[in-house]
Amino acid sequence: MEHYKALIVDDEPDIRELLEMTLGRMGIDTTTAADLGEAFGRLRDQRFDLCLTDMRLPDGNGIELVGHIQEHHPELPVAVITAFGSMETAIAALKAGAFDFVSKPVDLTVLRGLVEKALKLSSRTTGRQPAAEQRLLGESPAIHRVRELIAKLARSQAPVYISGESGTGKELVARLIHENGPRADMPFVPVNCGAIPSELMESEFFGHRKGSFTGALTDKPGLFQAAHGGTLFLDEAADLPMHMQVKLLRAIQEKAVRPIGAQKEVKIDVRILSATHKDLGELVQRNAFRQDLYYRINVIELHVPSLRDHPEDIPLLAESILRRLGGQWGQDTPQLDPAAIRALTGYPFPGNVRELENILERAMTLCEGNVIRTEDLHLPQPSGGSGVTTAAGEPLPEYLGELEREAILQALEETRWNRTAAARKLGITFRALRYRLKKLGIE
Ligand SMILES: Nc1ncnc2c1ncn2[C@@H]1O[C@H](COP(=O)(O)OP(=O)(O)OP(=O)(O)O)[C@@H](O)[C@H]1O
Repeated sequence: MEHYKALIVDDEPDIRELLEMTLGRMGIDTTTAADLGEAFGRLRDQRFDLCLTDMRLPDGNGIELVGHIQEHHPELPVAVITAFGSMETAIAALKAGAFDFVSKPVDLTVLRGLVEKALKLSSRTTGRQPAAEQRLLGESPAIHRVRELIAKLARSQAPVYISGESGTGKELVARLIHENGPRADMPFVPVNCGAIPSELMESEFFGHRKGSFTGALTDKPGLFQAAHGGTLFLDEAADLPMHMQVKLLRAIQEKAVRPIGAQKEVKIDVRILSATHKDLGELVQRNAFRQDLYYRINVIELHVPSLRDHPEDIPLLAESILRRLGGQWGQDTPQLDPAAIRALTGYPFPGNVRELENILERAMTLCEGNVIRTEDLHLPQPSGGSGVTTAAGEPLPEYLGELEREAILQALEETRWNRTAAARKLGITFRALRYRLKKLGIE
């Protein structure tokens, strides 16, 4: 079988030798270059599956090589070796398109992990076609751009910050970045940072040892350990309390966590993706979010557009949602009549695709003859700016019921249907929420 081939670019013979030996033991053929000029020549003459380059080279720097590879060999994963503690350079390399970085002194276990991931990206191993098109639906230029970015970012190990309004598909985008990358066979662990009580956060993220606090009856691994080898998705990252922000930053920088009550740190290898519907940059300016953590998780930003910015996708999304719901309910796919389609495309969808899903689900229960008409959609009327619509002619109990339903649905959406967290948000007990959900026929 033909071996994988790696290009190693470093001006120090000792390091070149160490890298050659390590990769050689992994069954990889290596070619070396001592400077940029030599590297360009090798890239012209041979085909590689991976490139490892030092940052400082006699005739330039590693970022120039990353730029050259991005332009001429975009399929080739390139990782840079950075000086100890120079996080700025590592981030610059990731932004320029490096697949990953490793800092000096090179930890060989980390290096081997990096090489394995890079080789999974090689066209020789991935028979897998990106699944993104199948699931992030939409034919608008805006969604095409998001799909292109997903495909590109899936090939990198850089932390990505996914911005966008609530319900636009940020979690879906995070999943696709994971599923289309070299960590696809490992876990994708989503965590809603707003739904974990502040006092439990440390134990949730880092785990604990038996007996480390009252109630710690057994050893429990944290979310970082659960995501080892895979991806940790920090949803609603803006809701992380300050004390946790410091601890997370440390874990990300050190690539290690210490479970509560444990003597030793545990090495972890996770890719961090994060999202929030809030403006994280603005929170940083108001000192409500730590700038250093923002800088670490927002190496690359991917913005998911609001649905009203690509209304041309609404009919296609609606059809796919109805097909899915029809399948789940064991009935034929309901049809939307032309006026209903027009009404949907003209509606601003403050809750984006998730709101479209909710509206269609409700319409399905209301429609007759499996055809959804405008009146089945019950699209909220634009309010006069106060946020509360007057209920002309509606009896008080119905009106209050509708307000209650809206408040509950909003709390549920904000907590991604975590009922405990939603109850807390609403200032009622879990039991009271359960009672109201039943009464209002939600879920
Ligand atoms: N382009 C799309 N194609 C298909 N489904 C989509 C698309 N965008 C969003 N969805 C669906 O809309 C729903 C909401 O998406 P998701 O949970 O990813 O949003 P979100 O931005 O993470 O929301 P929040 O900010 O509230 O956490 C999901 O069911 C998701 O599958």
